Amino acid sequence: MLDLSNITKVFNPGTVNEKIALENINLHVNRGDVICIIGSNGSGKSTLFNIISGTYPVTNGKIIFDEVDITSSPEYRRAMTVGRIFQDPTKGTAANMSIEDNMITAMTKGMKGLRISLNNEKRKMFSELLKPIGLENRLKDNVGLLSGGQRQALTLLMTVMSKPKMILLDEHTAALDPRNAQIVMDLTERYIKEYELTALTVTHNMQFAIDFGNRLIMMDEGSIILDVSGEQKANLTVDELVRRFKDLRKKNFDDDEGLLTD
Ligand SMILES: Nc1ncnc2c1ncn2[C@@H]1O[C@H](COP(=O)(O)OP(=O)(O)OP(=O)(O)O)[C@@H](O)[C@H]1O
Repeated sequence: MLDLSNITKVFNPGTVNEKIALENINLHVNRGDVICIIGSNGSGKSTLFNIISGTYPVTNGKIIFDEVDITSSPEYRRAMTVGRIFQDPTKGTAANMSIEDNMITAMTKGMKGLRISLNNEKRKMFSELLKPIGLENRLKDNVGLLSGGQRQALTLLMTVMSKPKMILLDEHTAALDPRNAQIVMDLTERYIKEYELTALTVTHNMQFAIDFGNRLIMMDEGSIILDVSGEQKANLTVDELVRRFKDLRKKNFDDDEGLLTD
């Protein structure tokens, strides 16, 4: 589904602030893969997402999505097939618009821009979709009135309504309290199954990375240093992951500095 070949991203090239954020990344994502990405701060996880979603151009390399070369395709076009959810629950929804207006916008995006109007039939459908979030009776409320957890759950729902083929989850539960984080995570799992999504999720929680999805990728200093799936992943433990991180990472540190854990 997605092929990244020899991807390098250099910020501020040729200056004293030059930073190689991604170095020769090769990654093949299969349709239906649910991948957890872990790695220390600054290892390139968000940059990888920014490259896939087209927020930043690559310095070198090629991006193929469903056999189409999208290396130069702009972010707005990629947003038709790649949905992204950020840590900040206020991103992804419009605070001063009602829930139903936000939802019709997401639906329009899913119908590839075809104009559709809000009517009672749509409201009924939205109500049904909002039931798992407990917002079925609040269609006319402005999104700004919602709690962080409710808003992130709505963002998730709107993202899947826009019918992406792939979703990028950038620590999307990290800003929520544990209860809401769990609710949003359960919803995430449900939608991934229901809408047969391919998903990449960045997390700092190693146990979660072991338990969630079918594949785990570890990054360090702009490189992928571990890529495990199936039984290999299922048999991992947090201790084993820390050990492998220490063995595989480019620089040696005296302690693990809480680099992977929350
Ligand atoms: N727009 C930018 N301009 C310059 N440097 C950048 C930019 N974005 C990221 N970087 C640098 O690239 C490197 C990788 O950053 P990135 O945000 O991808 O790391 P990360 O793994 O997502 O980190 P974290 O876990 O802290 O969010 C870092 O050294 C960062 O400072």
